[in-house]
Amino acid sequence: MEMFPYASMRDSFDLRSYVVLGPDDTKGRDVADVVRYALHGGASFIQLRAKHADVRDIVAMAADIAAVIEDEGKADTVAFVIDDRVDAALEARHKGIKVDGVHIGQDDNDPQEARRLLGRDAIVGLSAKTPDDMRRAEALPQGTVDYLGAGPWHETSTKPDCIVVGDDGVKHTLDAATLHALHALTTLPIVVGGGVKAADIPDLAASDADGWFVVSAVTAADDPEAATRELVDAWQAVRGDTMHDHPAAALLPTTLPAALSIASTDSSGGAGVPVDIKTMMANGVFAECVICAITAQNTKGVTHLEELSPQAIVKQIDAVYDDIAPAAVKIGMVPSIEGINAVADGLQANKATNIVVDPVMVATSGAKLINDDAIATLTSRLFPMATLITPNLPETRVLLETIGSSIDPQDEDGMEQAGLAIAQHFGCSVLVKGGHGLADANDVLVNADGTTQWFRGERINNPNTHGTGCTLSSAIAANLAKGQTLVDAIANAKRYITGALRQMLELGTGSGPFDHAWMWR
Ligand SMILES: Nc1ncnc2c1ncn2[C@@H]1O[C@H](COP(=O)(O)OP(=O)(O)O)[C@@H](O)[C@H]1O
Ligand SMILES: Cc1ncc(COP(=O)(O)O)c(N)n1
Ligand SMILES: [Mg+2]
Repeated sequence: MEMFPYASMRDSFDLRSYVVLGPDDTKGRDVADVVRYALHGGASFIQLRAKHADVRDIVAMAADIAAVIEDEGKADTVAFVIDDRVDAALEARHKGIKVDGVHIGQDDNDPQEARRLLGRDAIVGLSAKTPDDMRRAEALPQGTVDYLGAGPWHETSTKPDCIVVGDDGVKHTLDAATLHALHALTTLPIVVGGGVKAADIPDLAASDADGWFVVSAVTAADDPEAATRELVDAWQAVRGDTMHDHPAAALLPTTLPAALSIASTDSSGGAGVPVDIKTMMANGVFAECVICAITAQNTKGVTHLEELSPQAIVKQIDAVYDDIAPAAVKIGMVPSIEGINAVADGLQANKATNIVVDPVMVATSGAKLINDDAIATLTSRLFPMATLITPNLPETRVLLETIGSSIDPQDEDGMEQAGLAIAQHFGCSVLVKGGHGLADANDVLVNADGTTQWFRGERINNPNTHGTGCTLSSAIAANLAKGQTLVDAIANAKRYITGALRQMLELGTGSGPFDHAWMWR
């Protein structure tokens, strides 16, 4: 996914002199040529409206129009949107064509979907002609829509469907009194058009409109430049030089749930804290981290390990909870008794909830990641506070050994029995992961009350699985932070990791990492 290389115009668009046009309107003249004349005349906003063109032609026309706006030195002041076709706007933006957004009608795309597809930087304008339309627009999440288009001021042949239907069901055109009532229902700027001619501008400029839009008044004129200038001048004569003063929807504050990774670093970025952060970000939360140890590591192995002091761990946890308190926590590699005690103390003191413990013991590369004597502390201090623990098959065997169980988790029945023994012993839910099995990648959730649920995964023939456990547990924590149930959190985490493994990323000479940003490519 390339970054759209232009500044957003959401907080700077100028609705006053809004020209709508497409190949059906320009009497055979080139659309981009007519745009140039309109710009010379003072148009402040351009919309390409090509109801009968396919995406390829719309994108080609958009490229020509954007080039004209740029050529006229107006790329920073004149916004350019495409009517209706979010797909064409997206394709154009991906190709680096400066299309600033879309204008959608009541029967076109869902405005929230358009916003989601186009992102926070694009302009989304919406036609809203009736009181009900206004109320629906106002009920959308803040920041979904940037402006409203209302009309028609007169009946018009270029937009024959554009007749206001009032709440009484009666069709009529828009007048200043009706517009005043509509205006009272919204905080968004309103551009008004439909059959607007130069003679209408004094009335429009005296109304609650924040600007006019026209199609044929400019596109059908013999001299589009002069026609535009006449409209611009008539508006300016009443309104002067002031633009609409509505607050910019683009600059509304947003928020995100936070999730915390308490683990150790992997210098190669494929496991531990770095990959937890990538995973949490990809799963839609704000990632925070508490570092317990630093490893010098790559896909071949671990060459150095240095722990942080218990005090440094507690101080990091306190700092996190003192400010951006996470809604869920993932605990990964904590190598020593002192470190584990510090994590438990810090989380207890801060009343942490939604804790996912990945009982990391041995890396995919074979390196030992926890001291033998620390396993008892891990199970006695961290498991009881966990919502979920996520042992892989070797870790499940170690845990069974510590509780004196002889269950063998070699098949599905054994995995269920193992999960139950561990869940009942430690009083937490257990996800026994099947990544180390050979035939499939099925994991089973066993709760302390004995309920079980399988999460069946397609086994991908990918040798690069460095960091799978870290990824799965972080994705589960992220999903819990978003408010998902444990079952949904696991199911969605499984989808995420399966998609990431399926990309077949090839890095490093050992068992390498996989693609954590797969759904953005
Ligand atoms: N080759 C694979 N194809 C699909 N899913 C896999 C594969 N290997 C592991 N997984 C999944 O990745 C997650 C982590 O499991 P696992 O590899 O067993 O843990 P760990 O990394 O702790 O050893 C599980 O959901 C598991 O089913
Ligand atoms: C710092 C750190 N934490 C965890 C793991 C386990 O990851 P995996 O077993 O998936 O290789 C690791 N290798 N390094
Ligand atoms: Mg693991």
